[in-house]
Amino acid sequence: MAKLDKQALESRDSMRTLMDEADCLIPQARVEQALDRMAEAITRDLGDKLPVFYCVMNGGLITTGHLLTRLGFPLEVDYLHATRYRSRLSGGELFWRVSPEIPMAGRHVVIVDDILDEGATLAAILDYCRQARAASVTTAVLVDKQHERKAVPDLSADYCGLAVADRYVFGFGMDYKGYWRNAPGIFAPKGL
Ligand SMILES: O=P(O)(O)OC[C@H]1O[C@H](OP(=O)(O)OP(=O)(O)O)[C@H](O)[C@@H]1O
Ligand SMILES: Nc1nc2[nH]cnc2c(=O)[nH]1
Repeated sequence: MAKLDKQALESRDSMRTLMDEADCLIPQARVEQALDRMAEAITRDLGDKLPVFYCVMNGGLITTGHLLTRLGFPLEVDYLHATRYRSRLSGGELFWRVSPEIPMAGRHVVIVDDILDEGATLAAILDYCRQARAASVTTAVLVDKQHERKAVPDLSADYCGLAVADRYVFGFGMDYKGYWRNAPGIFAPKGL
């Protein structure tokens, strides 16, 4: 097996240290409970509407997977990829990498993402869904970061699992510089 080069070794070691020292803000058990509550509410509201769920890649991947297995009704799944952080710690212009494939017109659309932070991503996706003439659009995010910097005042998701402190968080789909989307809970780097 090929050996890791010097840069890869440094990344591996610094990412291990980051995780070792990180603060666990929300352990996995609490994340799972939040997902249960979200699934219950979504089932109540959309269970007979044959909705289409759109995962916002990449961050929404883990939340979408965990949520979907809790939903016992017929639905379709698609994804879109819009990113404005691109492995950095602050957001820039929204870049659409992949548009959805299943047409939204006349459908009950559910957008699933990991985090609502400043909300520019969700606001742009909502505009897209409205222009695509969805019959209804609802939004589900695992965490809503608590601060006063929302792109649209009072922007919130229809289904939100947990509130999270105003720190850069990772885990459960959210990355730190591209790594640790696989961390089983919600974490923040020490001192950040
Ligand atoms: O509310 P906002 O401030 O707009 O930020 C939220 C968005 O940021 C993250 O995506 P990111 O741009 O990091 O892309 P990724 O999902 O591929 O990591 C996250 O998955 C949300 O989609
Ligand atoms: N990983 C990660 N992505 C984000 N996108 C917007 N805010 C955040 C955050 O706190 N963490």
